Formats: sequence, C-alpha cells, structure tokens
Amino acid sequence: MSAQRAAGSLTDCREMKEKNPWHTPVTISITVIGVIAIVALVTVAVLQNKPVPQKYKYGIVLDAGSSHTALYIYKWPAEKDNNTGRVEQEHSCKVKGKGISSYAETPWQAGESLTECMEDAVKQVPTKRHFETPLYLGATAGMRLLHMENSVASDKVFQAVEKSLQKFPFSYQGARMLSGQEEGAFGWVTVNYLDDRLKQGLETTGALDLGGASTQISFVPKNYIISESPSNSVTFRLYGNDYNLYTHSFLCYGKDQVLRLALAHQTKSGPGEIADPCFHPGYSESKNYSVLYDSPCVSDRKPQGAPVTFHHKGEGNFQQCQEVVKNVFNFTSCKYSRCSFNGVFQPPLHGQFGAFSAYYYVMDFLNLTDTSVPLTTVKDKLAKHCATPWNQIIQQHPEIHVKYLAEYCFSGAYILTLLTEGYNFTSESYSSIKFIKKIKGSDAGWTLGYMLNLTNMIPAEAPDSPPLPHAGYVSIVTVIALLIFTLFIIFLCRFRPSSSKQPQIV
Ligand SMILES: Nc1nc2c(ncn2[C@@H]2O[C@H](COP(=O)(O)OP(=O)(O)O)[C@@H](O)[C@H]2O)c(=O)[nH]1
Repeated sequence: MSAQRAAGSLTDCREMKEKNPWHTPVTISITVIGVIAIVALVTVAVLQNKPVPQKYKYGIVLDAGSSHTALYIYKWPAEKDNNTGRVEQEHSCKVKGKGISSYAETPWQAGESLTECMEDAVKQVPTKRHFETPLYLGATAGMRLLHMENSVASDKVFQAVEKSLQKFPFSYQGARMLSGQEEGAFGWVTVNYLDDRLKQGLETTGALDLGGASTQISFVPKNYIISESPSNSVTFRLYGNDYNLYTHSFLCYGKDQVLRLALAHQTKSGPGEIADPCFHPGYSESKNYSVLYDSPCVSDRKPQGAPVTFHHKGEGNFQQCQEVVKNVFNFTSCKYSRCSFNGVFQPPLHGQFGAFSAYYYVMDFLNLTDTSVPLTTVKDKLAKHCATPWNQIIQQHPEIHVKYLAEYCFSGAYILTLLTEGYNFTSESYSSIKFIKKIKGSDAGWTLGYMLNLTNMIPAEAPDSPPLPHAGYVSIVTVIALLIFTLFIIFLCRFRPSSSKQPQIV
C-alpha cells in the first residue's frame, strides 16, 4: 500500500511539473537556498567548535633525593580549563654527582651541581613559555637527616640551591623539604593519576617507594579506623571522591641507610673485620669507620675505640643475610591493634601495589620483577645470586657500576624482608605487588603528585564534561539539517501542487 502511495505522490510531482511550468524554477531556487543554508549551518558548527591547535603548558620539579637529584619536566594541554588536561612527563635529567645533602661542607656546590640539568630544561621548554613555567625543588630524606644533624648546614644548602635556581628564566616557586608523609602521599597520587584511577573513581593502587634514606608505604585500607593513629592518615577529595589514605615513611629505612644499620650491627662483634653474608664470596674491601657512622641513623652505634678502617669481606650466604637484615627491624613493641615494625601502626594490606624507585632497580637487575613466581622460588634465585663469586659477578656485568653490583644481594634480601616481615605481605599477597619504573611514559615517584597538588590540577569535584565531543556535535547538526531539508522537499512536493491546481478546478 505505502509503495503504491509513494508511487502515486511521485506521479503527482511529475504531473505538477507538467501542469505548472513556473514550479520548477521555484523548486530549484528553494533547493539552492536550502543547500546553501545547510552548508552554512554545518560550516558554522565545524568552525565554531573546532579545537584550537594544541598548545602546551610546562612545569618543572627537581627531586633532591639522598643519593642524587633528578629534574622532571611535565607538559599538559594549555587550552583545558583550570589546567585539567592530562599531564605527562616530557623530559628528565639526572644531575651528575651526589644528592644536595652531601654538600653540607661546600653548599655553593649544591647549587652549581644543578646548572647542567637546568640549562637542559631551558632548551627543552619553548622560550615563550619560560616565564610562566613553575619550577619547584623538593628535598627528601637526605636533607631531613642533614637537618637533624646540622640545621645550619641544611639551611645553607637550601640557600645555595635557591640562588642557583633563581638565575633561570622560569617561575621559581621555592625549594623546600617534604615531610615523609607528603613523600608517601604524593607518590600514591602520582601512581593513581597516571593509571587514570582517580578521574574514573576506580579502586586505587597502593604505593611502595624505596629511596636511599627512607622508604614509604601508602594505600587505602578497607574499614580504616583513622583514630587509631591519626598521624598516618591523609584525606583527599579528588574528582568528587573521598580517599582516606594510610601512609608511613620510615626514615633510615632507605636501602643505603639500612646497609649502614646492618654493617653497624655486625661491627658490634669485632670492629676489625666484618664477614658479611650479604656480599659475594671473594668480595673484599677496606672501608672507613667514620664514613660508615657519618649518619644520624647509626651515629649512636659507633663502638668505643673503633679503628679507622675495617675489612669488609663477603661470605655470600642468603639465609644468614636474612638474619642480619631482620636485626635492623624491631618487631617486639606495638601499642596498636597491629603494627608493621618499630611500633608503627599499619592496617591490613588491601588491593594492588606499585613498587618503584630502588624496588624496581634491584628487582629488575635480579630478574625478579615477576611476582607471579612463588616467593620460595624468588628466594632460591636470590640465594643463588648471593652465592655467586664476586669476580664472576663483575665479569658477567661489566657495564654496571661496581657499587650497585656489590649491593644487589643485600638489597634483594632487604626488599624481601621489608615486604614480608616488615609490611606483612604473604606468599599469596606478594603477587599483588607490581615492580614498576614508569607508567605510560612518566616515572613513578612523588614529583608529579607534588606538582599536580601545587598547581591545583586535580580538582576536588569532578569537572563538568562538555555534553558532546566536537565530532559528535558536527555530526548531529549535519544529520538534523539534512532531515529538515528532506522533510521540506517532501512538504513542497506534496502540498504545493494543490494550490496551483485550484484555478483549474474553478
Ligand atoms: N641499581 C641501581 N640503583 C640505583 C639507581 N639509581 C639510584 N639507585 C639507588 O637506589 C636508591 C634509591 O635511589 P633514589 O630513588 O634516587 O632515592 P633517593 O636518592 O633517596 O631519592 C639509592 O640507594 C640509589 O643509590 C640505578 O640506576 N641502579
């Protein structure tokens, strides 16, 4: 029936043209005007909503760690309101030499050490963006220890660093010491931001950071009773979601300071020689006592009348090494419902964890980043590594810094002990840890979270998203315009002839 009707109306249209010769030009004119109107409408829609060419903003953060300083340049789209565009790491630069806290006696050198990476940053950031690019320096546990030891010296180091950074054409925002709690919390923000967990309100990932002088654990526990230890809690409201984060930073439990603690513990028995199970058989070095005890983490353990040097000899025994490492933890006192170690409150572990910094360096070298491998196998592999003679290790890895190479057995044993005995990861929950260096091209660490916080780049409430993306908007306008035009043509065909036929009827 409808096909017949459609055929009928087509015949009508044909008849109409034949009977009304003036009708064709009118229809053509209307059609042309209609087409022009639609083209104009769609052009306006396309141009009005077209994204402007991508421009970027930049931010620079210097991570002044205990062992070294690293500079990170971040970049994000400039046209997003309130800087809410996705932030990515654009570039990084490792400052040559040691951390700024090692320049306590020559503070000006701390400032000077940053010059090369800063000059690199000047080249990396487009010149017209220099003056508006914020520049931050955050110092962590190395400077915390120097401050404890000698606050005048740490102030001088900060002054020297500040003087040096202000010479560059960026918007200098200050150099300051981060608290352990900030270091832990911003590491957690970085990991979850990069994984897009915050914006989407997904279950968050815990953050495990192992530095040279301190180590941090941060995660959102299940059924967390904050009042049990308020100093371990940080609350955030991000993208409209509330987070009650547990975080703790263990000063002196970074891998360099723990090595000192372990050695200091062993020198108690006899100061002339340390037969160390955590170093490879055949390893033999003469070391300086004053260097070993030159840290507030161990200074009170220095034996009376110790000689100037001691002989550090490797034994390569993983089982014994584990015992040595366990001795640096205190598991006896806990005034809370549960503790990790040294009387520090820790709620039950919950969710997945990302372990970065030295966790990654060490486990990656040892080929142990796969946490689906049973813990017993991990320990067996590490025991084999520890028992390998030192000369063989050097021969097998000529490209690796000897200091790092000598310490992997100790560091591996420390990491496993810290995770299992310290934080209570079991053979089952060990697989919830992922050893990571980067997430989507950006380094895992506290720096990105620190900058996101200081530049207000993570809003407390979820931003209003535009109702449609640009392409969607243009498509809808086009479809609606075509629909109106088609209806208009149909209307013309069906109703116009009847008025032109009337005079004939009359
Ligand atoms: N094996 C290895 N260790 C590293 C490397 N870079 C840094 N480390 C060590 O890893 C530990 C942590 O370094 P880092 O994350 O820079 O911590 P921070 O200096 O305390 O902020 C320190 O003991 C460093 O000596 C690396 O590339 N390889």
